[in-house]
Amino acid sequence: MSSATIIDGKAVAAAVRAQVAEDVAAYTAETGRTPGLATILVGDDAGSAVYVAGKQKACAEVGIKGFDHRLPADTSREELLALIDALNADDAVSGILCQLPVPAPLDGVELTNRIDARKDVDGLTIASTGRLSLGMDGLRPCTPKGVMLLLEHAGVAPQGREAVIVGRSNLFGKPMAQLLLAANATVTTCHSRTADLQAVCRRADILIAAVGVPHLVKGDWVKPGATVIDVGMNRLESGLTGDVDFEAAREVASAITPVPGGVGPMTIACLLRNTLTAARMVGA
Ligand SMILES: Nc1nc(=O)c2c([nH]1)NC[C@@H]1CN(c3ccc(C(=O)N[C@@H](CCC(=O)O)C(=O)O)cc3)C=[N+]21
Repeated sequence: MSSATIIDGKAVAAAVRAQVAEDVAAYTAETGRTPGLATILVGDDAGSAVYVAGKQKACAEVGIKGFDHRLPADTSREELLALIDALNADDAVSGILCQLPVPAPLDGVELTNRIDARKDVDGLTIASTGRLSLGMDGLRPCTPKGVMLLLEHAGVAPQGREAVIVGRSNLFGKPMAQLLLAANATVTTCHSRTADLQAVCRRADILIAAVGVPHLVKGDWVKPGATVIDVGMNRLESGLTGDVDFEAAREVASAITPVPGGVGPMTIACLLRNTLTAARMVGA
């Protein structure tokens, strides 16, 4: 039985982080400034707290100053908008990230859009989204960008390939489709109302799952020889698991990402890269 190459996101991310650390040191030596990343976490969701802690730790390791803002779940909209305004005006802050989702009745889209576009290290503001859609340069969302880097590392060129994305979120599915389209793939975005999801997935040369349903993608949903990218982060009692039935899919695919150790670490590496890019744009 054949078995796919496992794409080692942890190793690729470590290489990206090492390069960012070098570039941050050069930037600091040249300008006398230290890039800074402000994270905003509202509420006490355990999963979100783990992600934000991971982002702050990664900043420290590459010489980026972290500003860790944690607020109670009942923080008002006005208070959060005022915090974002203050961070927008703060010269020590190069990048700002509002961890999503935010608790109801807060509006994550509204809060994200208060972030100065030059400091939008998540690439999720209307301006960044529009720039991506129009083919202009700009800050790109970290997880889709991380997937593009993994494909490149695995030697998978999207041009002319059938790419299928399962999931249409603003955070991932939509920007992923835009990046693959810009790289000349033929892109299909699937979702909960897609008729015959399995048949569409089986067309994919590049199959990307990002819906948050554990093991949704079965082995027989995978076209033989396809590249399978698992963006799922499902916390089960048995541990962290993706949206792909990994053991079955690896027998059919030619390359596949694991969870954990696949896309997740790339998200953080790209966030660090974006923070340095933002620092150059805002001069902070
Ligand atoms: N404004 C915003 N920006 C985000 O980038 C954002 C967000 N909101 N909300 C939630 C998602 C999720 N996300 C992850 C980042 C790293 C890992 C990661 O490092 N995962 C490790 C495992 C970590 C663990 O053990 O829990 C891995 O896959 O190997 C996972 C998920 C960023 N997100």
